[in-house]
Amino acid sequence: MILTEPLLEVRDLEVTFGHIQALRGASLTVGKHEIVGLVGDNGAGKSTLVKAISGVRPADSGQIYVEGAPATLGSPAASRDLGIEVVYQDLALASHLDSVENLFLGRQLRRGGVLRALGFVDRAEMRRVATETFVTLKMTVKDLSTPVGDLSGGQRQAVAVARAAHWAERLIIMDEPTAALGPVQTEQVGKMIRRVREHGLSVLVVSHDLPQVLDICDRVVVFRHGLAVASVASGDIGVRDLVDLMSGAEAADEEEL
Ligand SMILES: Nc1ncnc2c1ncn2[C@@H]1O[C@H](COP(=O)(O)OP(=O)(O)OP(=O)(O)O)[C@@H](O)[C@H]1O
Repeated sequence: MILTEPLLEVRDLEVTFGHIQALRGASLTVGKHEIVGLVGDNGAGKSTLVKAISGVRPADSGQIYVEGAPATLGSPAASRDLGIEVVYQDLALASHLDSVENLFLGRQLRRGGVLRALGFVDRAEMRRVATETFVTLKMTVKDLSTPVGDLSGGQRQAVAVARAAHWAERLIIMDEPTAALGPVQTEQVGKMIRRVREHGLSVLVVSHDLPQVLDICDRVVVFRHGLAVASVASGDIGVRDLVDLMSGAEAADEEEL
């Protein structure tokens, strides 16, 4: 059961680490403009799935389709080229650089003409684009020139989400987006995720915060022992039932995933 046309389809992924089968034929679909929560107990295979989709640790077998076309996500660059960006739990920001520099980390805009040949970075244009991105996403970053290491956890999260939203053309994957945040900042991240979707992207949110997942996601996929065991519209399930599905206390819901 998906609510919109498929954007990302993952079919029968298997990943083995020595004797451990982290993914045992895992399947999952994210629709266009859909916010999907991915939940599961520790060791269920969520991070392994994210690494397979982001090209960090490609799956041993299985298929991935992006807008219906077979995708070979053999490296992070291949995944990014298909419009997929990941916001990692540690945010992967350079703390000594400011918000603008972090937005363009490793992907600076270069000046035109002779200056381009000399490798000059176009700071004015980067600042303009960064400001536009923050305004579009209604994110208030106090001072774009402050090193991000001096910003609050919520502000840093905003910078990381803005960077992903700026570069992603199709899908943002968020790994535990609110694990280190207080309740107010957690709510703000939820609003950011919805705004990202309003701007045409899909979002896959990996989280242990089940109330938040139910609050912000359209649909929740439950992983257990390396497999998706349920896919449920958020409005149709509560925290208690999700926990039961995660732990295997209830029979798995074998709907189309
Ligand atoms: N690099 C690795 N080497 C060996 N085993 C690994 C490796 N990465 C993951 N695993 C194992 O694969 C299984 C799935 O791990 P994974 O990190 O994907 O689970 P998870 O659902 O993300 O868990 P958590 O919620 O704790 O982050 C676990 O048994 C884990 O110990």
